[in-house]
Amino acid sequence: MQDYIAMENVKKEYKMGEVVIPASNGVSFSIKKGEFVVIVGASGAGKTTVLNMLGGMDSCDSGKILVDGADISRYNRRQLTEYRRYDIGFIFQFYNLIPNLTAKENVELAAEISKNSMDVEKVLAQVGLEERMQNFPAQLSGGEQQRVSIARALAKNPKLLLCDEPTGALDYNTGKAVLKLLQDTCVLTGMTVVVVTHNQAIVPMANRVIRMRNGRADSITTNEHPLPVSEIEW
Ligand SMILES: Nc1ncnc2c1ncn2[C@@H]1O[C@H](COP(=O)(O)OP(=O)(O)OP(=O)(O)O)[C@@H](O)[C@H]1O
Repeated sequence: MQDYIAMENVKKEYKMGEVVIPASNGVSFSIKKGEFVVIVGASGAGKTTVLNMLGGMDSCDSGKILVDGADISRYNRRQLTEYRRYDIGFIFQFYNLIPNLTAKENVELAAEISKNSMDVEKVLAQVGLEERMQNFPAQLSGGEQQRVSIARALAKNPKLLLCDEPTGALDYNTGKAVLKLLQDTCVLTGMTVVVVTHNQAIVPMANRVIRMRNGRADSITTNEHPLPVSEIEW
């Protein structure tokens, strides 16, 4: 199968006054369509920087970022806006829901800006929230709020689901349930899912594991037989 995503020698520096931080120091890796990918590494290794560049939320200084045949590192602002809007679903550690909109309205907002959106109520049911659609975020548990944010991302029917520490704010069992939902989505819909985490334990659930160290993809391995998250303990 052809590569769906490829980063080729991608560099990105942040300048803080006199200090230069090489957040990406020549990152190269590739991902195939429909893979469940885990990007793992210590704090400061450059995981979020890679995810933000893949999602068109941050630019690189040099190198290529190929997604489905296009080099998004060459995109202008308008092209990047369209790319983020139509092609990317993003899931954050702290959900980033709009507090004065209900669960359903949060998801509708995303569906409205997409060209190819999915039925909002169906997606909310798919994540197990059919009974909670009319609740505001403050009336939902952390795990339920993360489910709303997953529904919001899925409703856009994106090419790529990017998740930055999606279980970082959740307890063990709720975190596992959210990971199961992400893995099931990948397996059942064929969507490419990339999860950034510092949790080494979830590595066996991935098709592909990218280990980041000092701003580089230090090792890239594939799992022939990824485990269901229910079989992983940590
Ligand atoms: N906007 C920014 N301005 C300045 N420095 C930044 C910025 N974003 C990231 N950095 C720096 O770049 C390096 C890589 O950060 P990044 O957030 O990508 O790491 P990470 O592996 O995701 O870490 P964590 O697991 O702690 O989130 C760090 O040294 C960080 O301080």
